[in-house]
Amino acid sequence: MLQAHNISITQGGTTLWPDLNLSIAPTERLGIFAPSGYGKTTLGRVLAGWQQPTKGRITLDNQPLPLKGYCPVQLVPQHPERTFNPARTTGAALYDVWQPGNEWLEALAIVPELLKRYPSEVSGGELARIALLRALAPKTRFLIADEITAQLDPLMQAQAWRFILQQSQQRNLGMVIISHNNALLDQVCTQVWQPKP
Ligand SMILES: Nc1ncnc2c1ncn2[C@@H]1O[C@H](COP(=O)(O)OP(=O)(O)OP(=O)(O)O)[C@@H](O)[C@H]1O
Repeated sequence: MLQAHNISITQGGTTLWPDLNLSIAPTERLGIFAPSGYGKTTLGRVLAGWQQPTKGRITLDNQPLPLKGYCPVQLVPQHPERTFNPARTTGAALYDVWQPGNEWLEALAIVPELLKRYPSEVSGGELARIALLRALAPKTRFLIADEITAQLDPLMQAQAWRFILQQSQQRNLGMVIISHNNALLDQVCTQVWQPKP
């Protein structure tokens, strides 16, 4: 179970998510739909341990997230280009984490050639799929997906989500899915949270 215990995040002079409590089971996919600037990306970062909450704590099975080694809560960020080392190939960045076989590459339409290139030499959608594949390492137990398919064309979006849902269901991969696409959230989530107007 991934949990936020009474967290608040103060940044930019505002308190985001005041006193938020959240519990996500491995069988759940929680959608988050809120206006721009509400704090969705920040919440995703906090849930994955990329940023500390100002108050409260995040736990995985009642333990703090590990400070060292692989974190079983993985964030696929809205802008993966900011998180890849520009001096290393996309393949090096992927294989540092795990060694997916060809069937994984095919499922996300990643041509092996792309893995020999640097992040600046692949398209935004290609890099988004490589970032997703990297985060789907077998040790990942919760996936925080921040607008991960916004850069894909509709057919590729559908293919990627079919694959992600299959993964989520087969291996009990709990998810938090952040999106401005209400229809998508209704299709892929087990529940959707949105602030009251
Ligand atoms: N590093 C930062 N320092 C100060 N304020 C920040 C920082 N990053 C984000 N903010 C502010 O925090 C608030 C929440 O930002 P966040 O990116 O989490 O919102 P969001 O709901 O994901 O927005 P969008 O839908 O536009 O991506 C915004 O008001 C933003 O300006």
